[in-house]
Amino acid sequence: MKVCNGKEMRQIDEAAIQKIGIPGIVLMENAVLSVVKEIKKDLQNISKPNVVIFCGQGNNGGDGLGVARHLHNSGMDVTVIFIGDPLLLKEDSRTNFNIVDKLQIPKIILNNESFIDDHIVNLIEKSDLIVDAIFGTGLSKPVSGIFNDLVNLINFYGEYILSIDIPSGIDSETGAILGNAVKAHKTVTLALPKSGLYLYPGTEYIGELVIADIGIPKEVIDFAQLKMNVLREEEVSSFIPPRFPRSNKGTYGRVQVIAGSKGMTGAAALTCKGAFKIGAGLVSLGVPKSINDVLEEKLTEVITIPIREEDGKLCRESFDDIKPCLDKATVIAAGPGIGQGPQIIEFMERLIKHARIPLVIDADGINAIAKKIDMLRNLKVPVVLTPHPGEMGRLMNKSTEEVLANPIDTVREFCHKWNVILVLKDAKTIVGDPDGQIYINMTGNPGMATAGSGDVLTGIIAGLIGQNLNPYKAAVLGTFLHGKAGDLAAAELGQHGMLAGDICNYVPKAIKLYYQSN
Ligand SMILES: NC(=O)C1=CN([C@@H]2O[C@H](COP(=O)(O)OP(=O)(O)OC[C@H]3O[C@@H](n4cnc5c(N)ncnc54)[C@H](O)[C@@H]3O)[C@@H](O)[C@H]2O)[C@@H](O)CC1
Ligand SMILES: [K+]
Repeated sequence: MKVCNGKEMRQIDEAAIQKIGIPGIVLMENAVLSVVKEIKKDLQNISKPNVVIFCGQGNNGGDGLGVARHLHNSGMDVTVIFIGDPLLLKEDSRTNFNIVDKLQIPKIILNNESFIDDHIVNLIEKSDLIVDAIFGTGLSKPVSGIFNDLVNLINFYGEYILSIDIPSGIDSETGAILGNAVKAHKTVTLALPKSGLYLYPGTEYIGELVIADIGIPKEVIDFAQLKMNVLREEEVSSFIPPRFPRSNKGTYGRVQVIAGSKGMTGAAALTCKGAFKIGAGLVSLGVPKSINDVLEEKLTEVITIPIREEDGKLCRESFDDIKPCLDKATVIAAGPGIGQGPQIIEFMERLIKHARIPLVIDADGINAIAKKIDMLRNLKVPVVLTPHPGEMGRLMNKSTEEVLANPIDTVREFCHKWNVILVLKDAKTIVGDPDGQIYINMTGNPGMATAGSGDVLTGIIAGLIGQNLNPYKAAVLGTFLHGKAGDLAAAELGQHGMLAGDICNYVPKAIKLYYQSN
């Protein structure tokens, strides 16, 4: 499903109005009717509901004014609190304001100098519903002054709060809270969901999300070539690589894992299991030779390849030992638990330079790249990197806070500059490709914040590439299914005690949920 930011939404609205000729007031009325439908559904058991509608002076306020008319017509007790200067209303919003005026729907007009008296507080306290139509996608600076005071009152006294388009105060693109924001129980977003509705911290303010069709033609949306997406449940099956009746283990790829070091055998084991549990045909593991026996014990189905090492870790020469295996493999998953140091950097540099098949790189593999970023120059194969925000920061010389302030732009910048696919792992993982395509992942839960969880993801993505999925799709689907496996594990075990191994064990069920064989 396509997702947009405020600027893209404005361009789409403009195109529908200017190029197709749908009047703005028609779009606004469609938006109004969608909101009214939700409200009537939510208030159906209350005989004469009290509704207070807060309207700003932009078109979001215009939506609120239209809603006031319909709710008034249906017999509800409506009060409009308008904040701003009615003379500054744009045409469509002014039309709705004038109608409210002529119908004599009770209204209070406030501006930044106004005093919020007890009457207003009482109205909010007594209300069955508060409609938040203060700011939408046009929010352009931090919420302050009387707006800040009203948001505090709404959040404190509001029994049930419905936001139109986006809770006022949330940046529609990044999900940042600009000063203060309404904490809604329900958000009816118009036409297309805005990325800020899915990203932290904004996503915690939206309550239930309803996406309302406001009559913008599909052609107009397609023409915009939006690049942000969310993978919806019903879209997942089309991503899943098929199983063929006439096939053998070679059909589903050979994943070459390079992982582990002394004391870090678990990372190697989880990566291999992740690859197998998502459906890889063969998994082989290159490990420092001193830990080979341990991994042979841990992993029944995996072929282990002991390779040269230095103090229990990979070294420059390790690459010569693993090189013949790379020729037989379909995809490489490298990095989990390999440790750090100059020899690891040399190993990773040789691996990236000589690889002729896609690479999925995580953890210490990423740390090595961060120390010598030039190894990403002139890539000859698709590379998927799966950093968490700290590792992302190291790759870009940014702080973790800077990465998290605008994760989508961060991912886009890095993917474009280095021609890689990125999976920025966080509570809302972002997957991006060099073309600027973005997926915001919707699965997963805090139980997945546990050691080894990322190793499983590396194995899953590599396992999907092994099954012939293109690396970007593999990163998107792998991230989704990893989160789904985590959700299944949490449903059974609870979030506190679930381990990476549990996530791994639910991967087969996660993929089974969506696979439709022909
Ligand atoms: N055709 C369209 O463009 C449609 C737009 N729609 C609505 O229009 C909204 C966007 O309308 P606008 O672009 O007018 O923007 P908004 O309604 O979000 O608000 C912009 C107004 O608020 C002021 N403002 C911004 N931040 C402020 C702050 N922190 N403190 C005080 N004032 C601030 C601006 O100066 C401007 O007057 C959407 O979110 C949606 O609700 C819908 O009616 C559907 C159709
Ligand atoms: K709003």
